[in-house]
Amino acid sequence: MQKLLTSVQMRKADEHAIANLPIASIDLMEKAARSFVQSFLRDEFDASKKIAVFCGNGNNGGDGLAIAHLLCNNGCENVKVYILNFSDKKSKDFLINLQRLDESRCRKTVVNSVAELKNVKADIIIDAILGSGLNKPLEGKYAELAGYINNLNKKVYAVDVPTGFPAEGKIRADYNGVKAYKTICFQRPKINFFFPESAMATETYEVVAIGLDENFIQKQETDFLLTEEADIHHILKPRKLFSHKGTYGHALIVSGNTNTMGAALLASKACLHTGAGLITACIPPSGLIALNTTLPEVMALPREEFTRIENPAKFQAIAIGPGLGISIENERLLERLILSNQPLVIDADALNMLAERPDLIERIPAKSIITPHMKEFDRLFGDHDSWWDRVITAKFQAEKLKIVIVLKNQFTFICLPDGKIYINSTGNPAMAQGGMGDVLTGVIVGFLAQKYSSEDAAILACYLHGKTGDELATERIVVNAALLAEQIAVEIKRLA
Ligand SMILES: NC(=O)C1=CN([C@@H]2O[C@H](COP(=O)(O)OP(=O)(O)OC[C@H]3O[C@@H](n4cnc5c(N)ncnc54)[C@H](OP(=O)(O)O)[C@@H]3O)[C@@H](O)[C@H]2O)[C@@H](O)CC1
Ligand SMILES: Nc1ncnc2c1ncn2[C@@H]1O[C@H](COP(=O)(O)OP(=O)(O)O)[C@@H](O)[C@H]1O
Repeated sequence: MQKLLTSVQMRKADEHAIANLPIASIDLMEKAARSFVQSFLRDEFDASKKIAVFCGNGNNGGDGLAIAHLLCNNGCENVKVYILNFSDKKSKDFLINLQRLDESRCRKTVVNSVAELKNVKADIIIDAILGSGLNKPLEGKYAELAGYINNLNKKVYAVDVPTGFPAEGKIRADYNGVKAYKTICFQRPKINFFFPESAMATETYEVVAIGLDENFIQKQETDFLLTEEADIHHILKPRKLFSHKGTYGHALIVSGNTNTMGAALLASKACLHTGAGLITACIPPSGLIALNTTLPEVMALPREEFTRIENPAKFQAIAIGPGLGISIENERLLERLILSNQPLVIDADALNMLAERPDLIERIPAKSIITPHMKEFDRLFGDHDSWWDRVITAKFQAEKLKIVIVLKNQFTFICLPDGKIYINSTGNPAMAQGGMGDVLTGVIVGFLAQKYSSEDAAILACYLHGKTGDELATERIVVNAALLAEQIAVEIKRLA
């Protein structure tokens, strides 16, 4: 798992590298510039394109100067550097690189105001104005410049972070910084790249290594962690010789209604392909034929029967919610399950019913997993006007209620009872179709039945769900939920 650091912590990692590795500050900047240029030239190999490099006065600007120098030396014929004389405070390495640039044949001009920028002719812009040193919102000349660059409507590559974009913390809805096509950032992605608002600042990003000490970075205290394939490989347990269906647990999925039986089928199918030993779908009688014809391995339990006689404790894992529908009976059933004090997976309509019952939210059994998307989350815990605030609330509630909160999105945030936030980086827009969340619930309950901890079940399920979607999306524009559910077993096999 990769630790994601704040700007202050990243600066410490820079300082640590300078103090402990045989590398001087200016050489670290040169290394960062080289890594940037390597990645940039992979995308933009036409040496005749006009490139305008905008440089501020701090280390981000210093990077920009070194980048311009390297581009000139690498055969780019039309590089022009705009040095923004907006601050008297120039960093030491900025000044060293300015001198190096002065001694080169790179074309440059010093700009004191945006009004002086009349004739910028560029196919590509490199934004090295402000980086992770941003410490207040953009205003005055900087805001004007960002607006000017955006209005040029050119392809913008940002160095480390787009000017005006906070690397962590709340992103303003009225973002007024540079809008980049791509950000090439150093050593680690910025925490805020995983928040949906970052789409206002950069269409995509790439992380390039600059030789910082990985051991040092991984030792830092942080709440934000990025799940990696190696973690999944480490957590997954292979199926054992002499094992039988009892070894892999019995999952119960309380789901489906007259018009939403599909949700029950999708969740059950996903659970089946995740490897639970036995699966029972607790469904309305109207869904019986559909279940028996499409998923013969899954047992059916009519809903009223469960309400009357079944003992929840006989199941190793229980999920409630997909396509359930909202009714007094279903609310009673939810209440009964919650009061049984067995950990649950709570999704969809079960979350919507919970939103109306704050008394029950407080009693969600410890180690349960709730899987809200943004709207379900806000119904449960109040409206939020930014994703940063939403994730901070999720972290708080996960700690308070001692549950796992899977806050779903392009990048899903998995908030654990110990306050850690695992960011899931798999998944893609081909998965944006109804039923995908039902599949995720099925996968989670499938892992819980197999006795994975709630934390591991949530981390595994989100990663594999997204990864399966990524594999399937290489060949199709959209990945439907039923196909993904079936393919989960293949991805688990690949990573176990
Ligand atoms: N060895 C290293 O450290 C390496 C660093 N690297 C590079 O350094 C970058 C960070 O550089 P940095 O810390 O110098 O800050 P940077 O972003 O250039 O800002 C400069 C100054 O601007 C100011 N300022 C802030 N907000 C403002 C605003 N809204 N409006 C106006 N002014 C504002 C603020 O000054 P202040 O306001 O405090 O006087 C700030 O100090 C990082 O992104 C990466 O590119 C790489 O080379 C790898 C090695
Ligand atoms: N653009 C996307 N990138 C990655 N994952 C996505 C994307 N769109 C949807 N998903 C995933 O699909 C699931 C959708 O869940 P949800 O909204 O509850 O769907 P439904 O209610 O239709 O089953 C989530 O796990 C989410 O992470």
